[in-house]
Amino acid sequence: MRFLKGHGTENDFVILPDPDGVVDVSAALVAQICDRRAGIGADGVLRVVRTKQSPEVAEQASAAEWFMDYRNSDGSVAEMCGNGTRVFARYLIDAGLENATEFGVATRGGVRRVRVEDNGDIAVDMGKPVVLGESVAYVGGVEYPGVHVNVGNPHLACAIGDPVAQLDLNHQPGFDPGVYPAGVNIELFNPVGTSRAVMRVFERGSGETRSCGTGAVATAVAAARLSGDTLGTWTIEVLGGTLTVTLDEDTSYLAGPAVLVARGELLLAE
Ligand SMILES: N[C@@H](CCC[C@H](N)C(=O)O)C(=O)O
Repeated sequence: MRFLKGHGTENDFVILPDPDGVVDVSAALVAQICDRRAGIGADGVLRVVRTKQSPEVAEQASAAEWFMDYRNSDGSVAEMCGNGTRVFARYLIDAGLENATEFGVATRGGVRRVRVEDNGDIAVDMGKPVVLGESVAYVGGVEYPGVHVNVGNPHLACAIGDPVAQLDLNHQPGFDPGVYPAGVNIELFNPVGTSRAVMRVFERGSGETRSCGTGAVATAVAAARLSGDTLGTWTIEVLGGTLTVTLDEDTSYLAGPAVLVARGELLLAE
């Protein structure tokens, strides 16, 4: 099977082109591919399938020719991946599968419109984030209150007083399973002024990653609430680079670099 490797602010993905939807990507195979020693190594897998060949999203086929079948590195399925959508778009353009500067991508969370910006970055319309209340995360025995935000997938974005650089995110942070029965992506951030935040993230199904697009949107929402606002443009600094999040009245946008770094032949099999 052919594969490519790409990343968006170092949130890295193995891309598996499967236009006719014939490849059975089991959780075990995904975990093997994402293994950083025994596999290629990645935070997740993006299978590229024609939307009309994908029964679970076939109703999106009129708005998006290609379905991003996203899997976390442990093989679990997620509804949405912001950086994944941007890297997926980069692949479609590079492979000549999309020629316009704006097009739709089908995801389990619905169609997302992507746009190639003048500087080459890729922006994605992430939809309107939904604030569902508040909850708490526990890291290293410390309780951090945060905002429960749904960006297609579940997030808990916590502004913290301690520098995020000092956190030990080698272990799963605690959270309330009553609030998040299907697990949660946890962002810990330091607001810097009125339009910038420094963020780290522990992703559901992948552990600590160097960036998370949906997490950046959730962080912008939580940071904006703290500054007494709900709209505006936020710079979110992550371990792997810088993302820009714009919160509009009706939707939100995530922008940043998305690059392909390798292509090859996958020899792994179950
Ligand atoms: N890294 C992604 C989010 C991937 C999915 C997440 N781990 C989940 O299980 O919801 C992003 O860039 O948004």
